[in-house]
Amino acid sequence: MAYGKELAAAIKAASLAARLCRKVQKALLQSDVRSKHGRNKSPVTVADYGSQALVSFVLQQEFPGEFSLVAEEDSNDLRKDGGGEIVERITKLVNESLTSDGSYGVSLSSEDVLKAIDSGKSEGGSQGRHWVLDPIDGTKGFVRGDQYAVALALLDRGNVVLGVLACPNLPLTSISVAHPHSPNNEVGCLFFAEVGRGTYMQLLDGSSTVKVQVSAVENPEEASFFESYESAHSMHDLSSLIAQKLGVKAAPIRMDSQVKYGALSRGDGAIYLRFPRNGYREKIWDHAAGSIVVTGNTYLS
Ligand SMILES: Nc1ncnc2c1ncn2[C@@H]1O[C@H](COP(=O)(O)OS(=O)(=O)O)[C@@H](OP(=O)(O)O)[C@H]1O
Ligand SMILES: [Mg+2]
Repeated sequence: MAYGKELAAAIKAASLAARLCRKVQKALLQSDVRSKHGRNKSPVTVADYGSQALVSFVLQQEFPGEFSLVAEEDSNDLRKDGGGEIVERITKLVNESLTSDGSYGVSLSSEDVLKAIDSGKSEGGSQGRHWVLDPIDGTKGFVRGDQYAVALALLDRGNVVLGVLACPNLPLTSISVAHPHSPNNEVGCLFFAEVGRGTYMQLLDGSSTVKVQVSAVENPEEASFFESYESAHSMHDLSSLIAQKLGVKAAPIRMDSQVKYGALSRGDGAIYLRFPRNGYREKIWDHAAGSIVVTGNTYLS
């Protein structure tokens, strides 16, 4: 089955969300508010909610009546006393993004935005179709000014059938151990994959689409590997040991979030090693988009 309409909608939704996140991250880096704590006041929170509201709104516009979205946020905290100011900021950002796109010709009220956020409360399941969204994957990277992704996927009867990863800070050209954050390199990529149809990368503005391929390197001595930037998220000591046993010579490329899957899908490195520490809980659906972006070339329907 082809999912062309769904893919186009997902690309549009994730691109708009990425645009909003970019704006918030830029403002965040210029201000002195970097804390992830005190969630209600945090700029990260504004971007998280804004990204979810936009994706939810766009998907509902494109697929009225047949909509199920599993996503991280709900409006409970926003509806509490004192939440008004942040809701206004989110609403303004959402409307600015929609206006810049121009396709819907609407201005959302705060209540519309809260309702859009709450449309992400679906529990999913093995029947029917369900969108899954991580509105900002890699919030620590986002706060640091580094990598993060908007990760959106569609599940059909329990199978991941398409995925979109918007990576606003990923350089367009291959990153390497030597230049993981090359300052002169233009950044902002979007990866998309549909089951059985391969993986593609384009600029965040939708131009310059190219098909990408995972690395063809088979000899670990010539391979490089990705791992989390945060040692609290994945055991660097263990990956270093395994890389050594495999014969990998290159130093690890450390990056936040599912951006690693995008970089893997275009062959920037050949291996992704991830060993969460005890007690670190990861939800399987969270990386649906990343997984199909990497397997898109080989996965058959
Ligand atoms: N199911 C699953 N499988 C593999 N990896 C997963 C999964 N769920 C979350 N993640 C990764 O966990 C990291 C946590 O990102 P978050 O944004 O949720 O939290 S954080 O604020 O950055 O700590 C972030 O990656 P790292 O930045 O590499 O640690 C996510 O990409
Ligand atoms: Mg997350």
